[in-house]
Amino acid sequence: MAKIRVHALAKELGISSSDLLKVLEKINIQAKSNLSSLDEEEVSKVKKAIKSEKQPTKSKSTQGKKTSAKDGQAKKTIDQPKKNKEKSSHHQNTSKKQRDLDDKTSGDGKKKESKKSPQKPHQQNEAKKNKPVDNKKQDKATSQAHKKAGNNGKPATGETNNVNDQRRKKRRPHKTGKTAREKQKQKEKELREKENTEIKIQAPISVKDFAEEIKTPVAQVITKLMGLGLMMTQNESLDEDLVILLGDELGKEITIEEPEEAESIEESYNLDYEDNPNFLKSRPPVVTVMGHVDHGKTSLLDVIKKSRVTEGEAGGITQHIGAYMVNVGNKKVTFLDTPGHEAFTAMRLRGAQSTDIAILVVAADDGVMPQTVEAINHARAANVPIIVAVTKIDKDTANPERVYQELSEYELIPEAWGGDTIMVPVSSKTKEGIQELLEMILLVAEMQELKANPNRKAVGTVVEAQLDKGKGPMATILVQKGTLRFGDSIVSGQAHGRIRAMLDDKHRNVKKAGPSTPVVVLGLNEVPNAGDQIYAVEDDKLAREIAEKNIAQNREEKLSASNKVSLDNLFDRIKEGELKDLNIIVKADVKGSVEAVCQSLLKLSNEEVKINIIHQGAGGINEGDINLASASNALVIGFNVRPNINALDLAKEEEVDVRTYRVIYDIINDVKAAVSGMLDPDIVEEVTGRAEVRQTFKLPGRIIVAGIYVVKGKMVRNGRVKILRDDIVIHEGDIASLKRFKDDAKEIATGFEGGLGIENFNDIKEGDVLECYILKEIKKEL
Ligand SMILES: Nc1nc2c(ncn2[C@@H]2O[C@H](COP(=O)(O)OP(=O)(O)OP(=O)(O)O)[C@@H](O)[C@H]2O)c(=O)[nH]1
Repeated sequence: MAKIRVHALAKELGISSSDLLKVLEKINIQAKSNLSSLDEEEVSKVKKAIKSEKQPTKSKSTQGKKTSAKDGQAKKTIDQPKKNKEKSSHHQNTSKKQRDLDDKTSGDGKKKESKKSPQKPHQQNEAKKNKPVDNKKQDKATSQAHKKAGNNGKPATGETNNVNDQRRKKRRPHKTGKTAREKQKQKEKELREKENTEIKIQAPISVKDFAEEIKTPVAQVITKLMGLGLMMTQNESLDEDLVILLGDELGKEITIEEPEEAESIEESYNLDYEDNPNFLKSRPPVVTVMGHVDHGKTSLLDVIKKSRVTEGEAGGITQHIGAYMVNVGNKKVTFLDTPGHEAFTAMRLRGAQSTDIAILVVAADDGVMPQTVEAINHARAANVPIIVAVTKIDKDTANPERVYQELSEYELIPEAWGGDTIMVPVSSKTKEGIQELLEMILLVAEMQELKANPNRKAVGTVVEAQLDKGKGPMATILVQKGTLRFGDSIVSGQAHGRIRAMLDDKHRNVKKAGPSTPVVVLGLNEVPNAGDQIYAVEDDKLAREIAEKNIAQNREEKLSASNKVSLDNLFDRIKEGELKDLNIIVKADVKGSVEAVCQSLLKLSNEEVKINIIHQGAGGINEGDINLASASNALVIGFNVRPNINALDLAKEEEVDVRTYRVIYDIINDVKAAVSGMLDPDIVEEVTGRAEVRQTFKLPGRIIVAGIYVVKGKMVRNGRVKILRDDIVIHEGDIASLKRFKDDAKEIATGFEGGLGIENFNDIKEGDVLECYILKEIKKEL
């Protein structure tokens, strides 16, 4: 169970937060406020304490006891149908999904299942709505069930009990019955009142909207916030905790409403669904090699790749497609070729998600380094088992023991040391340990019992994608479920098409590819995004329809993120007007690099400079890119690509800055520098001096000028002043005029007198102190 806040638990227990806090104090659980969190153990202690507090009162009255027993029974009768309802609604969801697909693929008997428990849609909604069942709803349901039991001629078994309860109730002495009824009525009344006062709010919410929701003047809310030490305007936003806190302060019962999650396009088309376990078959493991720069990932992958060639397989030459399969004995292992650069972190994370086993490469002569730790975290976040390959053991400086020692700090302990992490010392140079590593992979895979249903429409991940001059968009796909076949209609994000050629990792034509197999497909109308899912669907029409929906959704998201102005976001947009935007167009050789460059660049955005990638794509820099850059005052960054001649000419003409790189670090460094140049420098006030106001003069136009005497430092014409009255700053403003006698002065030094006027301020008084200062800029480092 996750932690629960005091106020939420109080609500659950039907007591006030302050009462709960008292209970907590009594049982020595520290909780500062109703926003404090309690863990599972603490919650059960609280419940126990409350229960034991209630117990004696109940036992005093046998009548009370009876009522509660009855209530318990009534609850049971309600719980039963509810459970059934929920179960069948869930069942229906699954069966609907499966029915749709299984109708199209091999029959698996799901139709029968769905017929077994026909449910009306509203019942399904009902079950959804009632989850999780809270006391209030349960009470409501109880009274509904009572009604039902009374009117219905054929009640269900549970309901029969309910009827009996009612009969028993009727037989009881009149007085007791009345009290119980009255109690019930009172309860219902309280419930109704509670429902009326309870306000549902989705956080974050602006102060103004919050005030509207709770029907309280916004000024009152702002005052309350001030009371809490928070100076907020009506357009500023309140987070969940503040909403609850304000609710408590203002005596409003507020529940935080979770925003409803819209169904994704994948969900609405049922593109991916759980397979019936009976149809699952073993599949090869998918392995990713991770680790620090230069620790030997590429060499290890190469030596493994070559090992299969020397095994005498047909095809021979290994082409880079981003993934490949290796035979280990009579079994197969799929390797994802992950780039080792830090900037590819995003891709690696995705890689780990389509991965079953992570090989953590640690060089025996270098030990655990920052990216080693990062890789460990990624593998753990993706819940992927780690096998450590201690590389470069052929080197004189190799010290595997040190690596084991360092890894144990990250809870990776070798089996030899009593841990459970498989660690294999290897050398890509001498090939020592490589075979053992492959066998270990199979061993771990075996324990994982990796399975997939090969007899369904394929679902896979785009591992790499690029535009080939002659062949058009090419995508390397790792099939995860089902079998991808030549001629299949496919869709991935905005790209769709029909497979007109399918190649394996040795660039041989293949007709089909089952789970865990990497293949290159041709036939998509555009280059899909690396890391996106790809689906085989019924026909071209459906593939196009889904892609169009994705395009529309993307457009909508972009619009709502950038252009749409409403009263709600007006303030934000005005504020954004103060932001400096750095618009960038990113072009790179392959989609994976495009994504990596974009991710790194976006990370450079900060409060003052916003980086907008206004366009990105795989391929050379063309005239279209330059035109777009010119129109939107953008910089063009090319990674491993160059502009064509026309684009180069146009860029010169339009004065568009086009920069091309071969190393990602250089891009980041250059942009970082550009960004720091654009940063608003830190502004500090430098006090130049102080003066006393000895006299005031009225000038024509009701302007008041102060006759001053400089007591310290100097007053400077281009400075600003703080007007201090009894050491309190009553105003701050620019100096409008500074004079020595009748002449304008640049500055007036200590011990001299002069006249000083302040911009838009005439309330200057004798005895005021003027502190003069200038604003100084300090360049900020990123
Ligand atoms: N002696 C020895 N050198 C190795 C071994 N493995 C890799 N190297 C060398 O270490 C250097 C880096 O190896 P790579 O395979 O490029 O390392 P990487 O982790 O892929 O590097 P990045 O792609 O830059 O992250 C190269 O000079 C390799 O020749 C090994 O087992 N023994």
